[in-house]
Amino acid sequence: MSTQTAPATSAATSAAPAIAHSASGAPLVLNVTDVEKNFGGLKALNNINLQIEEGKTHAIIGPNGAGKSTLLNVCIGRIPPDRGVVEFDGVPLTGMAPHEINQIGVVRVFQTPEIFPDLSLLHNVMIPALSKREGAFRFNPFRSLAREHEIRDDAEHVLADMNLLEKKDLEAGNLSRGDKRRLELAMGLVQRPRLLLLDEPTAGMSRHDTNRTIDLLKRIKERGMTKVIIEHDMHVVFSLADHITVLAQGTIIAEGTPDQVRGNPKVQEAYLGGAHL
Ligand SMILES: Nc1ncnc2c1ncn2[C@@H]1O[C@H](COP(=O)(O)OP(=O)(O)OP(=O)(O)O)[C@@H](O)[C@H]1O
Repeated sequence: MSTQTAPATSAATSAAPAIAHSASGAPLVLNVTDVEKNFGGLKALNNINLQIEEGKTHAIIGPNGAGKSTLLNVCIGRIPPDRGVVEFDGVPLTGMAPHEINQIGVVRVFQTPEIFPDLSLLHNVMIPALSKREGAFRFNPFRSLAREHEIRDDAEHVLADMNLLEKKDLEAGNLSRGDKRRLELAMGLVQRPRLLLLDEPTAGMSRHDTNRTIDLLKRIKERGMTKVIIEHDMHVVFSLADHITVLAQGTIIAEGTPDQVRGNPKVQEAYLGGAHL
């Protein structure tokens, strides 16, 4: 996917960040250019170029140790790249702290749910909603009751979306693994992210739970939210992805639509040792 930068059209827009566009003209929410990351002598990421188009679901796949998590961590500011640039909506993320990157609209949902086990589901979802509204990660004890009602309504709405509303008063620590993952997804969605990064959203789930989660993610997709998914389960990848990037040993070996990637012999070889996807 080649890119071009949109020209500024007036004095008013010239101050705004120049958002790059894909060859097809779609705005790029995330534009990763020439990223490299070494751990000692190991090249975990080498010459990575990645463009995530607005509204698309983009899957990053690859065998264990390919560099998928490292790439995601570079995108959310947890790992600084040794070289290259990551731009979000035209803004370089270099030097920004993870919470600042979160605050401008990049939300990551982790493989191991990061929830508050002693709090109810409702309070778990209200906390990130509050953090977002207050513009910082702290509670304001003097906020108005009206705002609290609004945030509670928002949280309940998202819990309903995740089929968790009837459990809203339960302690989160008592949930099944699948429900914990969906709770964490709700905690991400309530922040209304511009870009949602999902790290193996169905890992460890039963087939039934996986299919429920696929349906929920499809519903989010219909609303046009841009998503990046790291996933090992090909059923999930091919059910959700518009575009797939394949990493192996820190480099991109293939990318394209699911059909293009599925039929790519390099992918068959590197990803599954010659097995068919
Ligand atoms: N903090 C670190 N220090 C040293 N090496 C690391 C570090 N993080 C990752 N690595 C190495 O970098 C390579 C890429 O790891 P990464 O976790 O990004 O792969 P992955 O594709 O996410 O793998 P998996 O699918 O198993 O989670 C691996 O060889 C890993 O051992």
